Amino acid sequence: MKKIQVNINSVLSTVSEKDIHALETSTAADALEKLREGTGEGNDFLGWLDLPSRTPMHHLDEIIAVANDLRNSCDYVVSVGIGGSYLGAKAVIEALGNSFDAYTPATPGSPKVLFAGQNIGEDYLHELQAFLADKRFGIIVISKSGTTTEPAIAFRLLKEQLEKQVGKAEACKRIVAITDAKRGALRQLATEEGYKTFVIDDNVGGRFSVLTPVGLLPIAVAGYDVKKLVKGALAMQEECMTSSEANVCQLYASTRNLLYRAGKKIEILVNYNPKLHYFGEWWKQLYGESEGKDHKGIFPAAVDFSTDLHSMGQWIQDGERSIFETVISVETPDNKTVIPSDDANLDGLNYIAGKRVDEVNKMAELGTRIAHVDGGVPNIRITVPELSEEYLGQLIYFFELSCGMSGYILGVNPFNQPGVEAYKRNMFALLEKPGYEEDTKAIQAKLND
Ligand SMILES: O=P(O)(O)OC[C@H]1O[C@](O)(CO)[C@@H](O)[C@@H]1O
Repeated sequence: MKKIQVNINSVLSTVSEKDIHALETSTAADALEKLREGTGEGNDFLGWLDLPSRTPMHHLDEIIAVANDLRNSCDYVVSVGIGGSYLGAKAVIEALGNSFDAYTPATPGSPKVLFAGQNIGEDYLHELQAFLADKRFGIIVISKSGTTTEPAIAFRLLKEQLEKQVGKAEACKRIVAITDAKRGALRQLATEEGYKTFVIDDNVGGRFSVLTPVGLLPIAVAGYDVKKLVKGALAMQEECMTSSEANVCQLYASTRNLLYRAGKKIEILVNYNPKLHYFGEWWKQLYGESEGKDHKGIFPAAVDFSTDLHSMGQWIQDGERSIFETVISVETPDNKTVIPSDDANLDGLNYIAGKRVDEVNKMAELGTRIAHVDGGVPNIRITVPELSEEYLGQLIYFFELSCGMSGYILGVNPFNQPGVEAYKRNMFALLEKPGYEEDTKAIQAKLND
């Protein structure tokens, strides 16, 4: 297996190689040490750090067996969850799947994975329920806390629907819950109803949970090889646990922090393969929740190129110079398509006839890099040999470890997310949830001002 590569040549007009290496060997090395030794802030949430090496094969076999049961009994499996209980599985399934999977019918033994509980859109839920009305479906309900409102609403609706469609006993066989070992409403419900369950360990935060059953079960249900995914992550864990200037996590974490100190406050994760759109969404949560606190932190944004070059390209080229890009470049696509020659050549494209579409894509990437760097946008490049389970596993672990290091370099606790509670408190107050009476009074007074 090759390894993903990190290239920082195109940031060196903004930050020097000397400064990057100085940070790598000082604060970044300390950050890695703190993670390894568990001596940093948030050290009760480091369960993800050695997850690839401590996940036993029999655990993966159990996940695969449960996935196979769902594959055999369902044509559609709805994965219910939000944030870290949604994005990892969605990112991997989208990256590995055929772009037109959604438009082909499910076949027996090969169900489609749908998602719910990641929004409170009434139309979304209504349309999902209407779609499932005549389908053989099952549910994976995922919530670490077991109390999150969005998935709880979706699950209540889907559970009722499934029980009506197939009866309570069969519904029970088609529902799997992934939650805390003891706490939360979902744990209690799963115990009372007798659902098959998997546990999310206390020391693995939601956004770091893709390599637990949270991500692995839906990914296995979609038909992908979770052993290879974990194997890829393990390769990255083994490579990056030791501090060195060649450590790609140390390099990435140091470079992005120096760019931030140089006034580059926004990092745009760029892909040139639309299958990576949701990988960008996963990455945004990982870095946004980990670093955006104490009134600091790089703002994580993501774009799909070349699509967004025709919408955001102008801003990136010419707007405020507060951004840098991190490009995920996939070396080899899965498929080969050659641009045909055309006698009339009315579209003027014969100059690229005979080339693969990917050659044009790569020139778009190179041309964009040169233009953006010339325009004052530094560019970190992460090269991935191909979109496969192993390389996605590497990429996931690479970004997780880099994130932990980067948070410590920034000087925040990368493993909490206190800011997310503010909207919840207001929503509960507005909905007059029992226990929020004082908040309800306060918010209503604010609204009447
Ligand atoms: O898995 P849970 O507990 O439902 O949480 C879902 C998401 O909500 C958050 O807690 C934020 O509210 C995220 O950190 C988490 O990934």
